[in-house]
Amino acid sequence: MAVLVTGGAGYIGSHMVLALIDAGHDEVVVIDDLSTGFDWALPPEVTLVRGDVADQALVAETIRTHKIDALAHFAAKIVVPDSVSDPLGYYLANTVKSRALIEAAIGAGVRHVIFSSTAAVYGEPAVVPVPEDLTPNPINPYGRSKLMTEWMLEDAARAHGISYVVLRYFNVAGADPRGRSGQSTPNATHLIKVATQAALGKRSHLEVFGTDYPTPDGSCLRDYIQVSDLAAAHLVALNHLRGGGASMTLNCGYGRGYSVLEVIDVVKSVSGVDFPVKLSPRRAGDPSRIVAGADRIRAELGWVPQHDDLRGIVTQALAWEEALGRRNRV
Ligand SMILES: NC(=O)c1ccc[n+]([C@@H]2O[C@H](COP(=O)([O-])OP(=O)(O)OC[C@H]3O[C@@H](n4cnc5c(N)ncnc54)[C@H](O)[C@@H]3O)[C@@H](O)[C@H]2O)c1
Ligand SMILES: O=c1ccn([C@@H]2O[C@H](COP(=O)(O)OP(=O)(O)O[C@H]3O[C@H](CO)[C@@H](O)[C@H](O)[C@H]3O)[C@@H](O)[C@H]2O)c(=O)[nH]1
Repeated sequence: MAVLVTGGAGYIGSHMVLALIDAGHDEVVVIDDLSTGFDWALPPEVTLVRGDVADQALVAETIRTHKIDALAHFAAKIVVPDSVSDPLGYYLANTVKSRALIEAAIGAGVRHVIFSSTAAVYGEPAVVPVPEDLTPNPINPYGRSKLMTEWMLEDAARAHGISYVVLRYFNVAGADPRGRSGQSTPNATHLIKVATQAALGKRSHLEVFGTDYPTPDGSCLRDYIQVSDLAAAHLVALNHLRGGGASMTLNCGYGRGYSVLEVIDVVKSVSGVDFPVKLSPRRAGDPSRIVAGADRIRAELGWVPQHDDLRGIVTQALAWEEALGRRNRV
């Protein structure tokens, strides 16, 4: 039995690949078009199929050749403000291409799917921390593009007798504690990545997008989950499905929110650098606060996070950013 990881050369997917290898899974296959991923992020024992997840012939051949029973689908476009300016590009990448992938995967014999969904499906939730059974109400095209894929997967699973776990990630941050991977996209827009780049002088300053939100300090609240903890959640989800477990949808977060200004303080404190911060207007598509109701995944899958500590997450992110600079990569 082998696992196919789409988007495995990207930030979170590469940590999933490492988690699989560390756990002794001997056949891991990645399909990635390297649009935002890096082949060097993959360990040498992993097979990389360079291509598009919507290439149904390629997907089917890969699944049959490697006798794949489980699919972990990470490949996507992921930047909320970009989805506001290019909605059709996001519906193509995240919805239309996922439809093609799911069809080809089921046709070629895949039995289990783990799907990378997002807290963005909740939009601006009335309840915080947000439970999984709150009716989704995304406020940006990114969240909508992902929610439609959740629905397609649910319907297709019911019709074709396969099982799935949808994981709704909150804000993913940090890096592999052993320094093997991290967030490597040079022009990434994620807060902790941008802040570490500002601390290391790779950016002149950091902008805070909005200080007039209805939150304690006026900046947005997010629940930051460490990337290896998230990868570990996928491993327990995979074991659950292979063991005959039921399909389910689970939040992945720690259940605690930090404001943008709090995160900046932590990055300044950990790095020892008082980098310039500019207060700017709100960014398109941002909900004011989003924090995970985090109990269900622990109860259902027995997931126990190991890195629930913002200072530790920032320390890892800084170390990875420094290492990227030393390697002259990005
Ligand atoms: N980063 C976060 O905070 C976050 C939060 C919630 C959900 N997610 C979800 O997690 C998943 C992974 O995100 P990430 O942060 O690792 O992003 P990423 O951009 O680092 O990784 C995406 C990977 O998918 C590949 N890819 C994209 N389109 C492809 C296609 N059509 N065919 C083949 N490969 C393709 C890219 O080359 C890249 O390697 C995404 O589905 C995203 O929506 C991320
Ligand atoms: O330079 C920056 C970057 C971000 N922010 C703010 O920081 C918060 C977090 O932003 P960001 O790190 O870009 O993440 P989100 O927009 O919350 O989205 C992330 O988290 C979502 C889940 O909550 C995922 O679905 C997305 O893929 C992922 O990009 C937001 O309030 C931003 O406005 C700034 O103020 N300045």
